Amino acid sequence: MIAFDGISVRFGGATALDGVTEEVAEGELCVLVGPSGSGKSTLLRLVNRLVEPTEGAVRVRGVDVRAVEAARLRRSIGYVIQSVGLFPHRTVARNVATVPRLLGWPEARIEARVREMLALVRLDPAEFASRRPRELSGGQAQRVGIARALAADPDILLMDEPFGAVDPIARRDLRAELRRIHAATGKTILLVTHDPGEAIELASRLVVLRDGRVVASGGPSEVLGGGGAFVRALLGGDAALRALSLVPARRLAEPDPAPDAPALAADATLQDALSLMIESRRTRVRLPAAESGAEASLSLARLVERRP
Ligand SMILES: Nc1ncnc2c1ncn2[C@@H]1O[C@H](COP(=O)(O)OP(=O)(O)OP(=O)(O)O)[C@@H](O)[C@H]1O
Repeated sequence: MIAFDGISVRFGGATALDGVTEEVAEGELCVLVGPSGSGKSTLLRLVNRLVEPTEGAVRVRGVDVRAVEAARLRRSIGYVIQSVGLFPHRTVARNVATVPRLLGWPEARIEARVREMLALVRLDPAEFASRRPRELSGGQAQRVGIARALAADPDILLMDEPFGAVDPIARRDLRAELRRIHAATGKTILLVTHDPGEAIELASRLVVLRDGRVVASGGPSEVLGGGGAFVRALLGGDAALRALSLVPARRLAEPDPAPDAPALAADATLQDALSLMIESRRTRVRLPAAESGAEASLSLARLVERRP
């Protein structure tokens, strides 16, 4: 869906990217992570031609982006940034309708789409459609930003620190929301973040940048397991703990009912299981009955022995 082929970007004498070759397959949620100034935003902005490469080529849907008029390319790609960038004097509905209007959709179709998008990001259209951006919380404004980026149904979504400006609780909700939207829509998403936990939780593919070069890329478990000292330092010394958040608790559960043990949610991860064990001072947690009806549970010993 997106290919960076031998990309270098220089701004005057400064090298922002140096020989980057990467591909993002359709439906992937690819997270770019790296220290400040490592070139994450520059790499993202090449995709919608906000930055042009000094060397190399960027292909989107198999076509060199230089062959596509910039405005047309941008209308075909959703873009969400940290500061949200909503038009302050327009209502939420008009903000969400921006690209469909530019594309000349009929009014009735735009209205229906705005309602559909607000519902997708879990904002009640009756309550929010006529509000102005200043009447929204940071998390709500981010949701509107996502609804706007998805309104014209682009197959690619670029997100540059999309949750950077919201508090940790709203951030957690928005992450869960993004995972749900990604699963429901199958969009190809390229996302920049500083937050290692966010990167590991969201990514189907991780690309780690340092000084304009890719130092590791692949599935999160692969990168966490195989990365060198820099990757470990960047993603946190607690990589083993973070890796637990990638695995559903159900996967290690055994058919050993423990009716008195504290219960986990059906979609809980191994990290949730460990957290519940610590919180409840118990070494076994219960999982709700699977479809077969059999009760299951997970012990601390098994979690430690069988962890990925
Ligand atoms: N328009 C520009 N003009 C000059 N230098 C730039 C420009 N954009 C980026 N740079 C430089 O290129 C390098 C990479 O910047 P970039 O914004 O891609 O990094 P980043 O990894 O996204 O950083 P951060 O996490 O701090 O946002 C930096 O040294 C930055 O100063």
